[in-house]
Amino acid sequence: MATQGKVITCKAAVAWEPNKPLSVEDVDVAPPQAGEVRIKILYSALCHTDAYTWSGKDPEGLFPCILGHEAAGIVESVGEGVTSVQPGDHVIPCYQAECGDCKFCKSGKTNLCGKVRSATGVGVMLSDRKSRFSVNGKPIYHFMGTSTFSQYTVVHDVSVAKIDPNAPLDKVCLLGCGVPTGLGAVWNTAKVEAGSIVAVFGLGTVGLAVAEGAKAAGASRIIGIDIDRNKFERAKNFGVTEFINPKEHEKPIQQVIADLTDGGVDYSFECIGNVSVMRAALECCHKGWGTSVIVGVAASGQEISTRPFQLVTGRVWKGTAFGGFKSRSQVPWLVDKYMKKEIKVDEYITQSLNLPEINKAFDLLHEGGCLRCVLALHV
Ligand SMILES: NC(=O)c1ccc[n+]([C@@H]2O[C@H](COP(=O)([O-])OP(=O)(O)OC[C@H]3O[C@@H](n4cnc5c(N)ncnc54)[C@H](O)[C@@H]3O)[C@@H](O)[C@H]2O)c1
Ligand SMILES: N[C@@H](CCC(=O)N[C@@H](CSCO)C(=O)NCC(=O)O)C(=O)O
Ligand SMILES: [Zn+2]
Ligand SMILES: [Zn+2]
Repeated sequence: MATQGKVITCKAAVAWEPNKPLSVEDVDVAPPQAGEVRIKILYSALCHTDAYTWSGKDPEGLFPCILGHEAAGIVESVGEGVTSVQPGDHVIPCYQAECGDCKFCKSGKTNLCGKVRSATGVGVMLSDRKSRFSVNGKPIYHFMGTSTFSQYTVVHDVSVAKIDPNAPLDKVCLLGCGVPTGLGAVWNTAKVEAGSIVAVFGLGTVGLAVAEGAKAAGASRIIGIDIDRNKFERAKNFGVTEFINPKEHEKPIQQVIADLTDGGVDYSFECIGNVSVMRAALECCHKGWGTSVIVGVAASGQEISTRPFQLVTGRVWKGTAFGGFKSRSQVPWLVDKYMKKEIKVDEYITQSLNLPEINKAFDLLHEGGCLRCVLALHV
């Protein structure tokens, strides 16, 4: 490789300050060190968590940084000791690592991995606690261990899933975050059984993937709740059977849902990041067994509350990160499922733009019609 061992200067979208338009400019990307992988990112979608961190409300948000965590690319070079991938491999960077060796990975109880989290939470690489990105010598922080709004990025080897080289990267980039999160919330975290009644709060990409997962699990009713009525028509294609707009009801939404379901749903999913809705999602669950899963990311300083009596009487409150999927082992499996047409991906892509249009892409994200906008990094 002509570039191996050398600094690569390429285009990346730098977030210099919260909420200030991203600046697409030349960034120097250092070669991967031991245990690291440099990836040529071909496509990256935008997720609401990128917008959340950019807004300045994420306590882990450090600036300047390069955002982006839902992407696909090709390995350009690897650092010393890396054996899991090699140059030319098609990969999806994973913000949730999987080392297989830490206390978390060995527990068999969680998909969270502790190996590199202390570094990825503060925008650096583990080995030397430094960034591999710089502009005119000034370090730029990494984000979520992925930083995919760059033509080249450096990630830890435990954060790279090798995938089928035949998979279209402009589509399977979505399997880096939103779609697996929704599917996995249903299959891994809640373990929804056939015949269950399910409520999904928020019909964006994550909520629609929850609906898709619930349909596949054989749910008998899938109730979609959104304040935007226009979301319903599209949601039917993902499995939503009934729609409720809280704005059209006087009563608290949890009461409306309990009345419609003979006392409450078996499973509910909050896919918005709103702590009041999280409470409603718990309280619309059936006494004795109803389980509510928090998927949405709420801003720093926000807290959830409910009467403890809700839990005393058998409701269960849970949360999920990346849908409970173990990233390196299961992302390739999700890609294979997509290739066999067993899960949707294309249907979540509503727009495609190029890297220089990234600010427009963020604007689109806040418009009702947009699910995922995929950016082409090299044009
Ligand atoms: N836990 C994880 O691992 C994980 C992974 C990906 C995304 N997320 C988070 O999941 C959330 C959803 O992501 P998304 O990309 O689907 O977002 P999105 O903005 O596309 O979807 C949110 C939906 O909620 C609706 N909504 C807003 N306020 C509402 C309210 N009060 N009541 C009912 N509906 C309301 C909106 O109309 C929209 O349709 C975000 O907070 C994101 O950060 C979490
Ligand atoms: N830094 C944020 C954390 C936000 C958060 O909860 N992130 C989710 C993924 S969102 C993807 O779109 C997650 O996986 N969390 C587990 C982890 O970060 O290890 C904050 O502090 O608010
Ligand atoms: Zn995301
Ligand atoms: Zn681990």
